[in-house]
Amino acid sequence: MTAQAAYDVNISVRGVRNQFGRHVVHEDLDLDVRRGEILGVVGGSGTGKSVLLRSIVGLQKPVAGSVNVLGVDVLTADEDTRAALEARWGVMFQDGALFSSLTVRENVEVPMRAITGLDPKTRSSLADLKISMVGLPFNAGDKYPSELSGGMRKRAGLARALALDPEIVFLDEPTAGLDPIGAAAFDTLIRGLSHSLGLTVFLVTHDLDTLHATCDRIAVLAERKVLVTGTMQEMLDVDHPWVHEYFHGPRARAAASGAQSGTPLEG
Ligand SMILES: Nc1ncnc2c1ncn2[C@@H]1O[C@H](COP(=O)(O)OP(=O)(O)OP(=O)(O)O)[C@@H](O)[C@H]1O
Repeated sequence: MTAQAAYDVNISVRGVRNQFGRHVVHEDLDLDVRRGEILGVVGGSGTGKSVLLRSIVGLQKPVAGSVNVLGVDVLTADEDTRAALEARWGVMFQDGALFSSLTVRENVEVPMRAITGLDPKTRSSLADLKISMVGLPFNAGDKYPSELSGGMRKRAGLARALALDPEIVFLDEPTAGLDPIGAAAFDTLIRGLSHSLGLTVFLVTHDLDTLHATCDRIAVLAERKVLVTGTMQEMLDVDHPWVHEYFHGPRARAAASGAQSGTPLEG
């Protein structure tokens, strides 16, 4: 048995190639995400973290390779199979990607409308439950996204990603643009939800505090592929210029000492 086979794998990416015109973003990229883990995906700007996320959720079709999520081949599945699979994951894009003309509650109800066909009253109660799960105040459901702070919008985006009780959530830079206290609170929220709900989390981030506070493993994108995966401790021993600079630079040292003292988790 290989080391990989010792884990349940929820997402398996093999030999993926993504290309825009002559610009090759990924080449022969492999990645496994284990069931129940929080995997942090890092890499320099433009290394294709978002493109990888989009490839896994079927928004970007790779020119080669395969993507298997929860046992379904994403690239070849028929429409019904895809729709059923999409109900088993939630995606939170960078700015929350909320509909500005809908209230927070209505935004959270959107995935429920498309898939489950619940009656409006039940849908609205379920949406309120998700809104409280992400720590938003009880009256946030009636507000429009423009009336919320950036941190609250992120929480609303997370509530929408959780609308259908997914097994996997994909988060694209969830703490970008938040102040350090708001970012730390969001890290705590993700960690807590992942543990209590048994979620698998695919988390694209630049935030070293988030890696320390939330991630079980880290995948580094470089040279058009996943260069290395492992724990934070394992990253410290990787002999590659970008990886070394990222995990040993001044920001990394500050994040590591913050994690040790527990400060990033407060707030
Ligand atoms: N639809 C598209 N058409 C053309 N090029 C694209 C498209 N989407 C992404 N790219 C290119 O693919 C590369 C990877 O983009 P991506 O957004 O995945 O990077 P990233 O690692 O998430 O970067 P950042 O950390 O800056 O957010 C970039 O060079 C980008 O310009």
